[in-house]
Amino acid sequence: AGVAAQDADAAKRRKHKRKPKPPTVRKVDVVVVGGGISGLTAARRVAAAGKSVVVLEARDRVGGRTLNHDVAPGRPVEAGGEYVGPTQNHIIALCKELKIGIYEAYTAGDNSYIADGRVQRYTGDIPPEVGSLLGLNDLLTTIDDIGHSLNPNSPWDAPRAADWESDTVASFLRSRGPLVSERVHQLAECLIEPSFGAGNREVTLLLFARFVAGAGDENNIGTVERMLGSKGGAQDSRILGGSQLVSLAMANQLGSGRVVLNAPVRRITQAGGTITVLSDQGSWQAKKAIIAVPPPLAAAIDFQPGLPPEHRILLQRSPMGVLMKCEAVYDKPFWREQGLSGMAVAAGTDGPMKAMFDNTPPQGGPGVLFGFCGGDSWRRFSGMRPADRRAAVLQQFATYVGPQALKPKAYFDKDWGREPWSAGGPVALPAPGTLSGFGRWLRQPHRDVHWAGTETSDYWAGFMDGAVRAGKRAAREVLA
Ligand SMILES: Cc1cc2nc3c(=O)[nH]c(=O)nc-3n(C[C@H](O)[C@H](O)[C@H](O)COP(=O)(O)OP(=O)(O)OC[C@H]3O[C@@H](n4cnc5c(N)ncnc54)[C@H](O)[C@@H]3O)c2cc1C
Repeated sequence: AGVAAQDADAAKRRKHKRKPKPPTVRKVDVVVVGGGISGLTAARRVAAAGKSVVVLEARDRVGGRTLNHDVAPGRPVEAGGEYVGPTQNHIIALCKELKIGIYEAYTAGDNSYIADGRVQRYTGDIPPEVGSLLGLNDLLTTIDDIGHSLNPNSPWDAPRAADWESDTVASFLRSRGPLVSERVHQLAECLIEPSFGAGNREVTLLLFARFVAGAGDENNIGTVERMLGSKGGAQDSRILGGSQLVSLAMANQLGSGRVVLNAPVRRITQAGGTITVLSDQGSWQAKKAIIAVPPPLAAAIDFQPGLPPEHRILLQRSPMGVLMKCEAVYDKPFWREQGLSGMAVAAGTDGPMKAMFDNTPPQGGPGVLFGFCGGDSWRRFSGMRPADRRAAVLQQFATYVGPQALKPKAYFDKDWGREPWSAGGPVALPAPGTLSGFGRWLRQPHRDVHWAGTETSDYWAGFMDGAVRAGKRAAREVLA
């Protein structure tokens, strides 16, 4: 009998132990998926309208494709998105609202152009490659012309959209025949790799022209110069305290109860006017949801009912570029004393980087150089032993600022191609036929699920400004 009593006790204890917690389904008006600039902008707008909102963020931090890291105590620089410029009115206004300053990026002094082992100094945005300027100019004016003919809100509706999307930068250059030397291909790569995280053969003319059409605002037509330029262009200025501060400040205003970290969203079910969002931190029920994540990560969410096939195909055929930011820290920006801006372009190089910049914090030190390693360069250098990659990066810095570059105080690289919750960077690259065929689904709500994220913006898609614009639009949609 004693044994039986013990068994009964043990069974009771087990039952007590196993008793599942009652499922805590929390209820809000709006769930936002993704705590980058776009999702947090949307959540802030929804909260300001008096609605309850929660942001579910997969990582243990907010900011997504923006990330600060300190190069000295209290001196952060950016390992992801960084620059802002004229006509990016929405990110600039947001910074103002959050009392975050903006300052001009350092451009004083000469830029460097590196080709065939020779370094030449130059000023302005165009490297001194006289023999290739005609060919490069032909590409850029063609893209400008196409961009001007597009409606930034619906580039897929242009009558020739499908044609422009069956051509890539590489096939366009090849089609121009003898006008275009190998050097023109290489110079184009210097623009394309850092901007898209991809090679000339991966970027369609329509995508490039969509970016150009969006490099403006409702009052200023987009131009290739503004999209690619430093002074007066997209790389004109930087954000005081580093760009991640924008997301950190928004999350701080929302408060920890409204921003849940380590909460990757796995499934979104819609039934009877209620949305149930399942994350690794439990479930939420809402009337509306806003998805503010990169397209390949949106495609990985299990939507019940499923997305319309057109929308699913659009997301599945929009993989991210691959881009790494490689950065060396020195006591001071010693290249400035040599009259160098720190900006350099390397054509046809074996090195990891095609474009390099001064990333020194606004206090003037420590000195920081960084370079972009994207596309084909990324494929060569990303999987390499870190010590070998570091040596290759420093060697390349040394070619234009001198051997002092070989001995940094610190070295970092941030590989966005290996970030599971970005799936690459800086932006998604719709494959040929995708934007023209399925682009009109980009912002199409799936019942009560709405779409944000920089890729869904009309102006400055792919940039922080586009992320803010898209967040505001999605908030307007759910509040309407
Ligand atoms: C190296 C690099 C350089 C760049 N340079 C510039 C620049 O100079 N200027 C500029 O304007 N832009 C730049 N960009 C682009 C800019 O950073 C992005 O356009 C912008 O930050 C995108 O914001 P977002 O909110 O749309 O998306 P993201 O920042 O990608 O935010 C999406 C969020 O969703 C989260 N998430 C993903 N899946 C899930 C899920 N299933 N559940 C929950 N959460 C999820 C992610 O963790 C992430 O936090 C750069 C980007 C990179 C990578």
